[in-house]
Amino acid sequence: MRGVVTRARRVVVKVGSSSLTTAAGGLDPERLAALVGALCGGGDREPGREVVLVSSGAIAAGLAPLGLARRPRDLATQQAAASVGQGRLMHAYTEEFGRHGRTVGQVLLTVDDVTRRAHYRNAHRTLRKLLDMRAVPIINENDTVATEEIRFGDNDRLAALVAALVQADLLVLLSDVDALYTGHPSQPGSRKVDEVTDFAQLAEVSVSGAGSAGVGTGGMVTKVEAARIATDAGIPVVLTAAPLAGAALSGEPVGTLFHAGGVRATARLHWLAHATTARGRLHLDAGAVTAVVDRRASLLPAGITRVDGAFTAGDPVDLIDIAGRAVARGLVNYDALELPGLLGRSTGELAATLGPAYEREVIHRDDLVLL
Ligand SMILES: Nc1ncnc2c1ncn2[C@@H]1O[C@H](COP(=O)(O)OP(=O)(O)O)[C@@H](O)[C@H]1O
Ligand SMILES: N[C@@H](CCC(=O)OP(=O)(O)O)C(=O)O
Repeated sequence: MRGVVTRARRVVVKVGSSSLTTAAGGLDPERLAALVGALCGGGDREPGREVVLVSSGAIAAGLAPLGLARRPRDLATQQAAASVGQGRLMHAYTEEFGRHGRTVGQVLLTVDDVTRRAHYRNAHRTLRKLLDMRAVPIINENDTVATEEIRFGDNDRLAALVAALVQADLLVLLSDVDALYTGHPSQPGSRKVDEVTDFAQLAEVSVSGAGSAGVGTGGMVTKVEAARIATDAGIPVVLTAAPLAGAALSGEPVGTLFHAGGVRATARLHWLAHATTARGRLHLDAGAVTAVVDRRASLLPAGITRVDGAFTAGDPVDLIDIAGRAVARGLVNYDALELPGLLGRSTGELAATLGPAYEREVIHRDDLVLL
């Protein structure tokens, strides 16, 4: 038995589209029922264990009702399918969890929701409240509003970040393959990887994109990436096939176990470092780099020498040192157009000439993460 699993009080379980759909397309009610049974039986049996489900499958579930034969390539049709399918997916979960006396709550997230401080706080509070009320939060990406730019596209990384957000003790990634293999499972000679203690171990593992079912998105690449994000945040990960969910949640040695590494930044900053794309670059002088990196101070206008990019207040931007390296990422408090007029000037001087509204940091230290 795996102690890290049996001891886990709060578990995030992610299930991929390929584990919820039939070969002909559309939701597979039997597989969905089996999963819910495992979550309510094996997964939720231990008193007090909380389960958060991150479920893909909205796009796949929307294909048949819209008369689509396969997963569309363009974003707009994917979004239309997700819009139709998400309702069906939640309906199926509501019914199935209901059979086990459990109530579910839908939570649709975008990257922005967890990087912007107010949204992050709200998402965190809602999830906390649902768990306190013994409801099962069912999370998916908010596909219908996510643009190409800010889209996760796969739910593996979303699940890792949600695990960090809710401070889970364990992340379980369920797919259509029973474990990570040293090469594609169809490749002769591929061996099962039982445990990963160090990602350097994966140097000779060959991972590739989505499976043959054609409904998944990221394949093993995004699962390994998700495992890295979660283990970096101190959360162990079990990767296995959906039919083994019950066994995995009871601590049986199935699938691949990724051991947790160190505890890093807080969940929101973790998300900022791993989930966002910088919309601009602020070039710093040497003093500002020392202040931000060594003293963990807020970034003030005086230390900025150049601004690149078309960002608005609240966007993530990278901080660049004099050698051109990105040393930190943070949420900027000003629009790109405002900043050039402030560079090199002290906050006191700015407040005196422009008014007290300008006596604010360019990036607050609570919104900064070192890269
Ligand atoms: N090294 C590997 N080990 C295991 N599976 C792999 C590997 N490389 C690629 N894969 C493929 O990744 C697929 C799972 O990814 P994906 O189809 O995106 O699933 P999901 O919808 O569950 O997220 C497997 O079915 C398998 O074909
Ligand atoms: N949000 C999308 C998830 C995309 C997807 O296919 O993810 P996955 O099956 O986890 O690789 C959906 O619900 O269809």
